[in-house]
Amino acid sequence: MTYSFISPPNAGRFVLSNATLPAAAVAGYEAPVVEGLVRADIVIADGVISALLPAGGAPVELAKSDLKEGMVWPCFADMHTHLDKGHIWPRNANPDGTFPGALEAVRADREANWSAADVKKRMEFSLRSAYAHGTSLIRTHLDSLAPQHRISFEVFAEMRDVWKDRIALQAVALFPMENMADAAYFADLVTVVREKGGLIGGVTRMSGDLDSQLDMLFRAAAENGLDVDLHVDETDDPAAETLKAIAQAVLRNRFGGKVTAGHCCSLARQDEETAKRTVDLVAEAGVAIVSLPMCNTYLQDRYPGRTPRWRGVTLFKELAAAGVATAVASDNTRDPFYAYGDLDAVEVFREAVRILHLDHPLNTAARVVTTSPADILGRPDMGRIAVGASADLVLFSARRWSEFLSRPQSDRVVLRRGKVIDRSLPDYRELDSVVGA
Ligand SMILES: Nc1ccnc(=O)[nH]1
Repeated sequence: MTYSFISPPNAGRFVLSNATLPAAAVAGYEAPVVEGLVRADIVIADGVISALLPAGGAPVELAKSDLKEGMVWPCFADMHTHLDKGHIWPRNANPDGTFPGALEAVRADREANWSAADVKKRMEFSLRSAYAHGTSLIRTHLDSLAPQHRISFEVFAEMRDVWKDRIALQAVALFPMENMADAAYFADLVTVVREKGGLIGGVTRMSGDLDSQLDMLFRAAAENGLDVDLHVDETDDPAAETLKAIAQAVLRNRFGGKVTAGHCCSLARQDEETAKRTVDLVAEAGVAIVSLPMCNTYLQDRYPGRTPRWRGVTLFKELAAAGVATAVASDNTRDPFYAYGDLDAVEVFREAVRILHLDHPLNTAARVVTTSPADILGRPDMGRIAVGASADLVLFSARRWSEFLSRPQSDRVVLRRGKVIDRSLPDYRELDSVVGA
C-alpha cells in the first residue's frame, strides 16, 4: 500500500467532514464560494453520497473522517488518451522528439509488435495506473489502420467489460482520412466500430479532398449512429484550418451526433480575425474541443538546437468564452508522441493550469478534468459530487489551490463506492517482457 494522509472508516455509513470541494465539480449544493472552493460535510451511505451538508453539520452519531479542510474531488474523466500505444517507449523511442519521429516510431512498433496480447498487457498496465490515481472514465483512441483495427477493438471490448466496475471506457477509431478512399477498408472499419460500440475518428489534413472526406465521414457516422472524435491541426502551420472545415461540415450535413476535435494547435498561430471566425463557427456547430497541453508542449515547436518559442496549445480561453465545450486530457503516455506521463489527472490538471494559465483566479478550473470531459463524453452522471452519485471520490491533504498545485498529491486517498482502494502503482518491471527495460 502507498502512504495515505488519512484513513476513512471502513463503515457502511460515514461522513467526510470539514472537506473543501471544487465548486465547479459539485452539483446541487449551495455554500459560500472562495476562489471556486466550498466547504461541506459529505455523508456516504452504502457507497452512495446521501447528503451534502454545511461543514460541521453532519449528525454527531455518524462515524467521521475529519478532512481538516482537505480537498475532496470527484473521480476524474480523462477524455483523450492512446491506451494502445502506451509504454512502448523502451521498445521504440522517438529518435528526436518530433511529430514525424513519433509517426515513424509508432508505425514500426505497431507493425512489428501489436498483437492482441501485447496491446492488452500495456492497456491493462495503463488502466491500473489511471485507476490508482483516481480516474473513473477514459476515452482512448485506437490506431485503426488495417489489420490493427480488428485486433485493437477486440482487446478494447474485452477490457471495457473486465474494467466496467472500475473505469468506464470508450474507444475511437483513429486513421488517416485519406484511407477512406479504400471503400472496403472503410466499410469494415465502420462495421467494427459499430459492433464494438465505439466512435469514428481520424486525422484531418488540408487537401482539396477534405470537404468531401468530411461529408463522407459524417454521412457514415449518421447512418451508423456514431459520434465523432477527430485529431485536428496538430501543427504550428497557420495554414492548417481543418477545424474550420470540420465546423462547416457539421453544419452543412446537419450532423446530429456529438463531435469532438482534439489538439487544434494551429488556431493559436493564426491572426486574431481568422481565429475568431473559426472559434465562432466551432461554437455554432457545437463541436467540443479537447486540449492536450503536455503532449503539445512536447511535440510542438521542436526543432534541433532551437529553444521552443510557443506553448503549442489551442486558444482554450477564447473557445471557452465563446461557449464551446472545452476540456483537457492526458493524450499519450510513455510512447513516441509523449515520452512521459502516467494517466494521472492531477498531473494533467497541474500542467494545464500552468501551460494554459487557468489560474488567477482558479474559480472554475477544476471542471477541465471532471464535469466538462464527463459531459462531453455523454456521462453527466460522472465527474461530479452530488447527492445520489456513487461515492467515487479523491481525498487530498491540500486545502487550497496553492497547496494542491505545488505537490504531486501522492498521498491522496481514492474511494470507490465509498471504500478505500489500494493505490499501489504497477511496477514497470512487469512490462519488461513485452517492451524491454
Ligand atoms: N498526438 C498524437 C497524434 C496522433 N497519434 C497519437 O498517438 N498522438
